[in-house]
Amino acid sequence: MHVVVNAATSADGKLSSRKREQVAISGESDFARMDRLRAESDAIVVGVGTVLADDPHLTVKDEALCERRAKNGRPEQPARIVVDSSGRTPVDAAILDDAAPTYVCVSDDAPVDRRANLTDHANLVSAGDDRVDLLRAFAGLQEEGLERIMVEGGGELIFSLFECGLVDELRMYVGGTVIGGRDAPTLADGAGFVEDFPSLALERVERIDDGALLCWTVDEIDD
Ligand SMILES: NC(=O)C1=CN([C@@H]2O[C@H](COP(=O)(O)OP(=O)(O)OC[C@H]3O[C@@H](n4cnc5c(N)ncnc54)[C@H](O)[C@@H]3O)[C@@H](O)[C@H]2O)C=CC1
Ligand SMILES: Nc1nc(O)c(N)c(N[C@@H]2O[C@H](COP(=O)(O)O)[C@@H](O)[C@H]2O)n1
Repeated sequence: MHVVVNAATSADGKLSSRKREQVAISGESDFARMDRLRAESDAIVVGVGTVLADDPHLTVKDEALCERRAKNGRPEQPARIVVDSSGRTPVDAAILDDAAPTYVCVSDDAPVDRRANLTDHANLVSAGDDRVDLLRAFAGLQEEGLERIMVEGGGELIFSLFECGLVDELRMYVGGTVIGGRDAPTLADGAGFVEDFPSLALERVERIDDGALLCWTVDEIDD
């Protein structure tokens, strides 16, 4: 499995404003790059915080890219995955429509009625007691044939993925805007690291729209 985190931040490192509503940080060219990355992926992952804030569709928008996938014997759309410990994904969420298969990763504590409702719209993957165990959940997804994984956010999920060593690459678009706010989400939130900070190797920098794309690989952690 190969996991790429792709996200857009303001120049001050925010994913969104303190209102946690979707903010278009990327311009047209970066959204097109993001669409191409989606098209190269087997699955697109977000946390339930992003589903509740943005109601994303997580589909490839460019029909030519979908057709190319089909020509190469792949499904027209990548699968969609929500990391959602207690099954809070609304059943009318855009991510649960029939445009592509969706997996909802829940914990064993997710209430039975929410699981039952979600089962009508998605494949459920259960891993972890009261919080999704990402190592187990991703192993389960790999068994489903999902190898090339693109994670879009948000900050809580991205931090956890770094924490358990699941990230292979970080592609971070830094847009020409300042959002500010101590409560606004950043690229990696969660509890934060105080030691053993993940170390990144810068592979490429590209000017796009009014910002810069930074492509990093994640160094192996020495045991
Ligand atoms: N600019 C960008 O590229 C993007 C921005 N966003 C923004 O990010 C914000 C949402 O981010 P967050 O609130 O951080 O939510 P999130 O999308 O990271 O979801 C976090 C939630 O996932 C669930 N979860 C289950 N197991 C977990 C685990 N092991 N580790 C971490 N979370 C786990 C928990 O309920 C947790 O509250 C929104 O404002 C959205 O607009 C989201 C994606 C991309
Ligand atoms: N790459 C990127 N740049 C931005 O400026 C963004 N706001 C986001 N947000 C992500 O895109 C999702 C929306 O996807 P759909 O258009 O609904 O398919 C959103 O949920 C974030 O994950 N990304």
